[in-house]
Amino acid sequence: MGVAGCGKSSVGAAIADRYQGRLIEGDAFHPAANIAKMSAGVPLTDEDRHGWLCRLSEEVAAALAAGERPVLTCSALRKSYRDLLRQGEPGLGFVFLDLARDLAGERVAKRPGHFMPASLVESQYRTLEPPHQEPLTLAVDASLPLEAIAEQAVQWWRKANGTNPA
Ligand SMILES: Nc1ncnc2c1ncn2[C@@H]1O[C@H](COP(=O)(O)OP(=O)(O)OP(=O)(O)O)[C@@H](O)[C@H]1O
Ligand SMILES: O=C(O)[C@H](O)[C@@H](O)[C@H](O)[C@H](O)CO
Repeated sequence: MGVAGCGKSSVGAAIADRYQGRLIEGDAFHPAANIAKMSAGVPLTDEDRHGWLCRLSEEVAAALAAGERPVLTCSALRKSYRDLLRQGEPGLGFVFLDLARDLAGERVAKRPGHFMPASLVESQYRTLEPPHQEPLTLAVDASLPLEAIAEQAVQWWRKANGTNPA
């Protein structure tokens, strides 16, 4: 979880790779109206995100039911969004990719062919409620090298689950 440009897709893929997980790319489930809105530089509202979050919750549940290890990339910026996802799966853990605003802006501006304009980064930080004091949450410095972040996340998750490797 985290703002645009924090590395959700890159880190999610690296975690899924190390953890034999099934990557669920949250952005791929945004309805066309949400993509159109963001492309036009308009931030999403709670209402815009609601159906999308429900859909992601279903995807996680389906993966678990199929015996897979879901690794979801999802901005999950507000606590209420994370709580909605937790309702679907109480054992859900969150890796918060914590990145300074200027770096997120730089990454989004440099990323070719993506729908998210750099002008929306500011609104992502206005919406962001960092998940401090929430259960099963790891905050990571998202400016670290990709592999270091993935390694930290997988080690934390294995420990958090004790003997249960799932
Ligand atoms: N740890 C990192 N160090 C340096 N560059 C990174 C790191 N993580 C991601 N990047 C780069 O930053 C840019 C944004 O990364 P990415 O697309 O993974 O982030 P995201 O916006 O959170 O994901 P998405 O928007 O697809 O959900 C990409 O160009 C990526 O290569
Ligand atoms: O909740 C949101 O505002 C969105 O999910 C965004 O965070 C983007 O989809 C994503 O990060 C694109 O770069």
